[in-house]
Amino acid sequence: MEDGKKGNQGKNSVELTDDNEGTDGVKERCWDQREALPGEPKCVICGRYGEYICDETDDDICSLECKQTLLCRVAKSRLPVVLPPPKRLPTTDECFYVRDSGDKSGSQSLTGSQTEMLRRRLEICVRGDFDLSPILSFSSCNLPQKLLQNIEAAGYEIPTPVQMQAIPAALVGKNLLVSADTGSGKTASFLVPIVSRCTSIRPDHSPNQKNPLAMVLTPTRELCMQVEEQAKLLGKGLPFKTALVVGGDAMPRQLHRIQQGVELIVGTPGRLIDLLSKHEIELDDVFMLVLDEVDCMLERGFRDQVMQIYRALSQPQVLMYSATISQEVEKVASSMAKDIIVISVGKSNRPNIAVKQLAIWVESKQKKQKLFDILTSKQHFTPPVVVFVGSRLGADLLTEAITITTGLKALSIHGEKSMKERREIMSSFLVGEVPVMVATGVLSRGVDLLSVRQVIVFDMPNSIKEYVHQIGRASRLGEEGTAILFLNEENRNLFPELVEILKSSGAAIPRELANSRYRLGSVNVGRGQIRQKKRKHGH
Ligand SMILES: Nc1ncnc2c1ncn2[C@@H]1O[C@H](COP(=O)(O)OP(=O)(O)OP(=O)(O)O)[C@@H](O)[C@H]1O
Repeated sequence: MEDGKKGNQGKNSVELTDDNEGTDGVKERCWDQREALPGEPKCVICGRYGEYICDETDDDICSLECKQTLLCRVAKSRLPVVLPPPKRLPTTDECFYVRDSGDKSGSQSLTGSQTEMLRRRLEICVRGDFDLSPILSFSSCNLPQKLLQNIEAAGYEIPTPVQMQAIPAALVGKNLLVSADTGSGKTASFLVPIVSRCTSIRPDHSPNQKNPLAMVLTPTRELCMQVEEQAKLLGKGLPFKTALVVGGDAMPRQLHRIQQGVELIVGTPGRLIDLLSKHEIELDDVFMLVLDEVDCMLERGFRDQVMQIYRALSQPQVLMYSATISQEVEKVASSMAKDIIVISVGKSNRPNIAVKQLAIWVESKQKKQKLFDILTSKQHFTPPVVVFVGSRLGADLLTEAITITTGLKALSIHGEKSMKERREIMSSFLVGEVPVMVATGVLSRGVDLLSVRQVIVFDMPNSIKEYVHQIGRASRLGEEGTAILFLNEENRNLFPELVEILKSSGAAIPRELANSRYRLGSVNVGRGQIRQKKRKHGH
């Protein structure tokens, strides 16, 4: 029991335990807690009244919900200490005895309770008929030696949490639906099993065996290029060839490569359908299919094309990934593939906690000036920066205005530009020649902009999940980044969800948003209901 003598006068001295024992009357949810009055302690997570002290960290906390969030953050920040790099992995580490089991999957034999503890610490949740433990090192799952060398050359010392659980599951052929933060290493968690399984099925790359064995579908060309590049790195020196199949590039060249014989195709659905309908491509041998950014791939617009491609395959193993997966997506995914295993790491649909969000209320007419102020401020501008906008024309116009007004080099990237242009723009941005890139949604998803630590959401996208992906570009693998979001009444449809997201991330809520009559989802409800909700939340 916390004695409450921590200078937090008037604080309720209740110990917040996980099992809720002895916590009668303790606020369960953040929403149940009132705002802090001047001089009162504030919850370190949401800023409400910090009525309690977390027994494990001594921080001020408002509810069990925020305590949980706090402990998850602490666990994440301790991760490297808990799991030392595999080369130095001792037989006994802080809490796990690890040895090779020698079974077919190569999975290390953690006991049930060790597995449970590890999953809890890493916030890994697994649903479905599956009992393989997370792997603690890449070398523990029977990967080809050359692949292990390539993983090491890529600088991957230990698997990230999503890789720990998804790699062994994919290696034994399970159908997976995986959600994990943006920038958490999901790509390698499907590419490593693909390279491993393809090279074991086809140990020599013979010109007689031409048909692809695996296929990765993604929503954008940029993401396809990046995935293919990573696949090449991991498959280097192995009998593993890849082909990129995306619109905007000459078809004959892509076709020629496929006809040479490849193991993996990475593509966008549209171009693949083109090839399929012209009977230019034979997909009978594809036994692994990845839908990256699956929520986007199963939305209207892509869903029919994806299904058409899926039907052309012979019941492959299906691996589906995103940082944002809804129940609806899970339903569709489960109807597509049998006995699906659902793996989630951390909280799905939440922004990466490494990205600090700063929401600023700016009226539409003032947005440009506000952007110029940021870009010319030594304190606030941390190039290279991606500025997300809502339209192609908007991207071009804003780019021009930035260059004229601030003198900074800026380029725009969107779907109307040719593949060649998009490639050149990306490379001049990535090598640091251009400090500002103005982008539409083509860069929202999956693209790994390694050096980017700042994202400015100039036009709020249509959904919170798109926002989660956009600001995810500011952080890779837990590196700190910032996201500045311009907000005004035009975005009112998103206010209720946005308030939740900002609060749960510990970000400040602009006064205008906090006071907005739309923040409680009041667009279609009567005034009586608004008053009732407000009373319930203690305002
Ligand atoms: N085990 C690892 N060790 C070190 N770096 C890694 C490891 N796995 C992946 N990375 C690197 O982490 C970065 C982020 O990985 P990746 O692009 O796969 O994230 P993601 O989860 O797919 O993100 P998003 O949801 O935005 O697509 C990449 O630069 C990748 O090379």
